[in-house]
Amino acid sequence: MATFGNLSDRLAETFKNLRTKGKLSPADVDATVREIRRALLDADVALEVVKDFTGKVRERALGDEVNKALNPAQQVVQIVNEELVAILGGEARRIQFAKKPPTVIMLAGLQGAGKTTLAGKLAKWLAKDNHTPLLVAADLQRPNAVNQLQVVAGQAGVAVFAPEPGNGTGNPVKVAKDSIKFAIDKQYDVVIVDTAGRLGVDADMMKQASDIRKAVDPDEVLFVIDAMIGQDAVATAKAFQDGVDFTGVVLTKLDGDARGGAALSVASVTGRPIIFASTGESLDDFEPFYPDRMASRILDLGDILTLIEQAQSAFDEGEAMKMAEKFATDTFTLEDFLSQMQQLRGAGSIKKMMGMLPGMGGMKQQLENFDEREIVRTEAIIQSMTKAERQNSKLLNGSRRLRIAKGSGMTVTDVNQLVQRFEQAAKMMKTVAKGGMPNIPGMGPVPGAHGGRKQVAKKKGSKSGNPAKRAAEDAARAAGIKPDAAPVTAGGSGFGLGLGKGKSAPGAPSEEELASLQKFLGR
Ligand SMILES: Nc1nc2c(ncn2[C@@H]2O[C@H](COP(=O)(O)OP(=O)(O)OP(=O)(O)O)[C@@H](O)[C@H]2O)c(=O)[nH]1
Repeated sequence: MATFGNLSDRLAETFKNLRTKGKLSPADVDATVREIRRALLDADVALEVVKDFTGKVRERALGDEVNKALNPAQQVVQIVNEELVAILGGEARRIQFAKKPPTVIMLAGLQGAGKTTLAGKLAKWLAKDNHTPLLVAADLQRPNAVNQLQVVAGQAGVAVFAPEPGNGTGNPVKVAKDSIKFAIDKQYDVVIVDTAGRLGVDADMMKQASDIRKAVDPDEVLFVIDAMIGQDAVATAKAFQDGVDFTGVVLTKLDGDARGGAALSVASVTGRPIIFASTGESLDDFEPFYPDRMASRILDLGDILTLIEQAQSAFDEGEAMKMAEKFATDTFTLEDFLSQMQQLRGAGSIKKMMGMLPGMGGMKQQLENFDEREIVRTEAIIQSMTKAERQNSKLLNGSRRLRIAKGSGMTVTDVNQLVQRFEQAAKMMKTVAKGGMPNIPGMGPVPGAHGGRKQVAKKKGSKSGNPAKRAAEDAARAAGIKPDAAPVTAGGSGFGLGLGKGKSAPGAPSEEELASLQKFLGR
């Protein structure tokens, strides 16, 4: 279960009880606030943050904005969402680049927080944005730290500045200082300085980090903290703020089973914004942090905008238009479908992307069971077809399907299911293509590096008052998923979205509808 999973479940339970009431009495509000307070404390959120948060929610929930609301329960959820966005830093904040390159970014944090990995992730992300980053190995504490950074730099495809053995190897301040000169000479426009972490906060580690900071005068100092750290988060953050000070926070291991309190406490306690989130070991498990989207995920409102950004980053505009043309003219083939799926997989784990759909909180178990190997099995079936069959699925008669099944080690039923799903999705996407790209709120110029959520214009027929939920509902509806889809049984293989045999999930989009969304995202 990913970070915030438990908090998200507790808040969902609280809101479900709340929705059974019409008007809310002060006693109802107090009971709700007490449940929210307990859920936050159990999630390791710092007491001072919990007090501040629940105080604000209670004050607003007892006010007219709820008393006079048509749907008091929904208004309370809206208040919790807004206050959650506020303690997560409010507006999204991006890297402040230097007017005159190079921009210097220094990483600080405890050992094992994920700084070295983060350095690679950040460099790769910047390189995708046409920057030329240089990683600097100023973590000379651990014998293999320099080598680890060199490996990460290789994976990220970026340059690294590391001391030659014997050349200032013992002096991280000198290495850091020399790296700036080197970057200017070689015209690297961003320098990312990885510093030593050590277990627990200690004076000489702080001093070293502070000396490096003085030597390189960085544009950003990013405090890297592991979301699994729990209650120690606040003390550690405060110690680093006093010892080195920092301009922004990076949360790592958000994919873990952390209760999430660190994330919810650090920004609020230090007054420093969370700028990035690391959500796994791979260099692509990295994303800019958006307080409003994180709040939506915690409240299980989904995060369609990140989902679309990730899908868009996997597909170029021209490719998407070409596909739309194929859908509209009935020339979309199994060949196209295979290449779309392979690109969609390039956008990152399908399981992770599906987890960003609204209302998937109730499908945690199914998502856990979701087997990405289904995609491989689907690929095997299509690749066992002849070119002619892939170009024209009408050729697929019984004997051909039998041959394909044997050739791919699957059953004829699997082949039949795949062809049926492909035809369903092509038909659905043809409808969408003929109707033009669905107007998904915020889909326009999807918020770029500056981040932030576009206010969603109220769409005809969308239900909820919450902009996040509205965007999610409209996007889901546009992709053929009814947000409150009836309980369904997700079947076996076939469209590569088998959620495991015979699994059902109340209120979850059906497998066909998820398949449609996968196809929609693949456009
Ligand atoms: N699951 C998960 N693992 C992560 C994440 N970020 C880093 N890790 C892992 O955490 C471990 C520590 O990462 P490092 O980058 O070496 O941490 P560090 O802060 O550089 O540690 P020192 O170099 O000792 O200071 C490695 O095994 C990483 O693969 C993440 O977001 N999720």
